[in-house]
Amino acid sequence: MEVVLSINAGSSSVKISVYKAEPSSTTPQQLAEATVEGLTAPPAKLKYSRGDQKIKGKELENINSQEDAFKYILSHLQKDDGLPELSKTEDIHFTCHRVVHGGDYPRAQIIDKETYHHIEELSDLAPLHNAPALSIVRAVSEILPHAKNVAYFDSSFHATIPKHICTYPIDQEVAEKNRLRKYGFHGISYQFITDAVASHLNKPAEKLNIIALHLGSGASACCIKAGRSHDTSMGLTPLAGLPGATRSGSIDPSLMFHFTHSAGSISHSASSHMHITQAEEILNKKSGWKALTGTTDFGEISASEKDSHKLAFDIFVDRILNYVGPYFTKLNGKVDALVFAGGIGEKGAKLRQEVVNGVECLGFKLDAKKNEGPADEVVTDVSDEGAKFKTLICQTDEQLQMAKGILADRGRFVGKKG
Ligand SMILES: Nc1ncnc2c1ncn2[C@@H]1O[C@H](COP(=O)(O)OP(=O)(O)O)[C@@H](O)[C@H]1O
Ligand SMILES: CC(=O)OP(=O)(O)O
Ligand SMILES: [Mg+2]
Repeated sequence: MEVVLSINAGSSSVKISVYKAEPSSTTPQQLAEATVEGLTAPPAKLKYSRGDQKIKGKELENINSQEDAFKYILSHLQKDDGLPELSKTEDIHFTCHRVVHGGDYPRAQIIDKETYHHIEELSDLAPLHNAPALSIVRAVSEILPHAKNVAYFDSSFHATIPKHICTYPIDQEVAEKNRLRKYGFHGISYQFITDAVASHLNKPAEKLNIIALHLGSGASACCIKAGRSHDTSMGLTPLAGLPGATRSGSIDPSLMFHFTHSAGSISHSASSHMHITQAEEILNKKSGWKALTGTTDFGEISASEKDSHKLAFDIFVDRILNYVGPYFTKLNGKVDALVFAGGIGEKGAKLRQEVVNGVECLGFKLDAKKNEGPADEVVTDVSDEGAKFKTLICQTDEQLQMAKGILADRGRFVGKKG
């Protein structure tokens, strides 16, 4: 039996799922799932489930980073008597790491010295993500020296975006030299969504056209044509496109020079491995829902009557609509479904309702009751019976996507160092 630890370091949370699998099986069986969330809205909270055992919203002290969260979860898992599979550290065979920026890597890589340094070099291009993911890789090498570390990249799914869509209209010599192009992120989630929706609709993934919205602490939209990424809202970095918990999303690039005179100077939070400017610090960490409302909890924002909260809500709906219509036309109106996923997409009934109201003229319509009801299937259809196009909710699972990947691809990783 093999044990896989699948680690998803997001900007506000760390989610870890534990799986077991028979040696040649490609089907991971989940043993437990733990999440530390609210890293941007302390105190952080633990969510845990193993079989019938459930912990929800346990407040944690002194957990301030993704590395703290990882160490806390690992020790929680190892102390759980109901999880004998993890009692010895050498029992963990594989650790999968979600790495947001993978540059030109088109697929998963074993994390050896070279890959590690390459991911580190890309840290400036995903300031909320790559460095925290690497802090977990280092912790794994120390605590679980027997485990094989494999990186799954959010950017890989978008390697299929056509050149005229991923090219920025700037000096091409500079663009080429510095590899300035649209990369796109949340790709592990979009791959999961593509497979899950194809299976729900009984359609081969290669024939699936969907508009997918991954709305979490970071939010993005993806135009998926014939099962592949055709366009997405994030860009060179995860800052472009939709606003998020602490991110502005796309703004006029000139705005920053009017916001502060020191936009180009190095930020206090820069380190020897990460050179971020004040502009990047402000737009990545001090904007979005936090700047508008003081909270990063979109559930609270959606429920509030405060003007600031209503404004934040309306801004999100507006910016999402900026993508749905254009992606609908990029798919020539041949759309199998509009799909909501991510923490806000899955739990935010009010947001889904407002977004779908905004595209009713295209033929989308929600069944209000289904939209309010529990969406506990992997894919739940919430469309009105009379709607021309389907609206679905997908409980995306990046950890499961990585675990499936590692079992299917074992041959490539076994025997290699990392
Ligand atoms: N009931 C709710 N309605 C709307 N949003 C919610 C609700 N509950 C949680 N959320 C939001 O989900 C987001 C977290 O999504 P998730 O995809 O788990 O985040 P991450 O990007 O860290 O992976 C948070 O912004 C949180 O506020
Ligand atoms: C890419 C990204 O923004 O990820 P997350 O939403 O997990 O922060
Ligand atoms: Mg996430």
